[in-house]
Amino acid sequence: VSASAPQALTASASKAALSTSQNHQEPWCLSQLLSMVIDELSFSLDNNVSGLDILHGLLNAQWLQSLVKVYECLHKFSKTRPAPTMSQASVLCREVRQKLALLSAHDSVAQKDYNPVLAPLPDNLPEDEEAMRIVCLVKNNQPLGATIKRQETAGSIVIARVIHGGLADRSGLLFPGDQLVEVNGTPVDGLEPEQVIQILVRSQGTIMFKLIPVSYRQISCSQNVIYVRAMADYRPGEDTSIPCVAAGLAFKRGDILQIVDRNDIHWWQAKNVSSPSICAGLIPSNTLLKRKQKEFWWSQSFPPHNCMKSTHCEYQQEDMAIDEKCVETGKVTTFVAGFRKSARLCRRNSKSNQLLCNARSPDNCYSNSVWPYEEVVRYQRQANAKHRLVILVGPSGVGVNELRRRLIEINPHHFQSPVPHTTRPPKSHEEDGREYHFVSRESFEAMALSQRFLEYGEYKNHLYGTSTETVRSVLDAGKVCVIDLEPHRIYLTRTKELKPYIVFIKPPSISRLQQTRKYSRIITEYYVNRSFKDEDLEEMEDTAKKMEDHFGHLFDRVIVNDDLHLACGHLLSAVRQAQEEPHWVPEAWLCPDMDS
Ligand SMILES: Nc1ncnc2c1ncn2[C@@H]1O[C@H](COP(=O)(O)OP(=O)(O)OP(=O)(O)O)[C@@H](O)[C@H]1O
Repeated sequence: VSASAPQALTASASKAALSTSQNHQEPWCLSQLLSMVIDELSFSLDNNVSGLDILHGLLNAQWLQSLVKVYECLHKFSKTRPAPTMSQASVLCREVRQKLALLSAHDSVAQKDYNPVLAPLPDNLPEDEEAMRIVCLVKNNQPLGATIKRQETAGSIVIARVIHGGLADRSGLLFPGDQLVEVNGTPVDGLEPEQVIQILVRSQGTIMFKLIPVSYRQISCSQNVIYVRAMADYRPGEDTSIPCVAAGLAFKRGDILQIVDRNDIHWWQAKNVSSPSICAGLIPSNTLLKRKQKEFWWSQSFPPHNCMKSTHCEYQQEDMAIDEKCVETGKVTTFVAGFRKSARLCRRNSKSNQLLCNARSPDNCYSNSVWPYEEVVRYQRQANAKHRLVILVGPSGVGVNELRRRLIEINPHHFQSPVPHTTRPPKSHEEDGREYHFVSRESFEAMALSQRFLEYGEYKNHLYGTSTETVRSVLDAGKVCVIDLEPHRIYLTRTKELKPYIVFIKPPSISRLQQTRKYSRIITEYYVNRSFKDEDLEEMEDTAKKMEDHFGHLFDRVIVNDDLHLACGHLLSAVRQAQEEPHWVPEAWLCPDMDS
């Protein structure tokens, strides 16, 4: 910079300083000074003073200007500290909120119209009016929420039930057992219940009942509320025995129902937890539904069932490559057991059996031995408790094993499959207790007889099975035990000890299967490792549907195996939720004295 530039700058700066000291006014703003200097520089630039363009560019930079502005603001506020309006501004907000609530309560009361006006009480009240109760209800387009019946002995018409949360219940004026004397001035003596219903149906607005109150009133106790899992479907519209179809509650297998009233041995009152409503609905009681199931069961002709059979199969196929898999985890090599193809194949052949596991099977939810409602409670595993057994279920080829394998690979120290038992001799590279527990046929059969296998079968004259003990040992080691199982075997695992969490692996649509399984391989009964054909995909879809139809109520989670990575992510999060979040489980699992 040439000598003349500093002179020019000094002149402007001193001009500013002079102005400040003379006037004793506000000091010049830094930004004013800056713009003045820039003006001076521009002037010098016009005179081609060398090097000044750099300084000009620097001082003109946006960031410098912004910094100067920030500095000035801070400077200004450090001098004149604004005084707070009040020390607790949030108190003001609370006060305003309270006032607003009061005003809105005022408006609600002010706008409420209490119409329709209730009918006046009749003048000609009978002499024994003490024993009578006059009740006026306004229908308001909603059902009355009560049913009536003829009392068998006295022949009088009484209130049979009052639906929880319904109009009659909310009025607190009608009770089961109250005897109807008049409805809207019409005596009911001699009328059939249906005729009384017709009077009620025709009534608009206010309905007046004259009743003789029941002498002993059943007090419904909220502690009696229980939750159940429906093990059967129910459609009130198709049930001719229901006292009032409109009051019925439809449900599907697997739904969780809150039972609010079990006073009647035949008809309970319930709400569906997944679609809560104010008003309860009528459902058949456990015994009544069971009876209906039996009647239905005997009225159907079923093919003989195979469920009682073990999953034995005679497999006349050439030996197949053993699908062994080692997982490298740092320096440790972990053998992932339970993926032997032979063990799976002996089961695979029985797949036709599994789905024919029809309504007469004792394992099946339709069976005689299973109640249509299972009492359930919310259960969340304590951090120090054993993990819940994770069971993967799905049609053959859908990717159950692929997903299970991937899950274990994510963290083999945390997830593990049990080591299967077999009667086949060990191969040279195999170790007892690593790939398999090698046992004699006698020992195996003894174990099977004493129900120690969750599942077993035969392949090429050798038996293969997964024992409860091996599952237990994985859980005892503090790991998450992951197994895959044929769906009809789930019932064996539903114990207090194992508390299984069941994940159904569902195939995507056929078109997505065609796309995603283009390069995947399937092992069939006749061919080793060939590509999927359209028939395989159709069969997979068909089997999946049957599995869902028959066992869907037992599935805690359904994962569609479309994109493999996504499905694996979903599985990982499902397994985590199973261990860490609350779920509905059978009440018996938490019952201290009923260990299974
Ligand atoms: N989402 C997916 N996308 C593409 N290929 C998949 C997917 N899931 C699984 N596969 C592949 O499909 C084939 C069959 O999978 P897998 O062996 O896991 O079936 P499975 O359900 O265990 O049936 P099975 O017990 O009869 O063997 C494998 O080649 C697997 O890699």
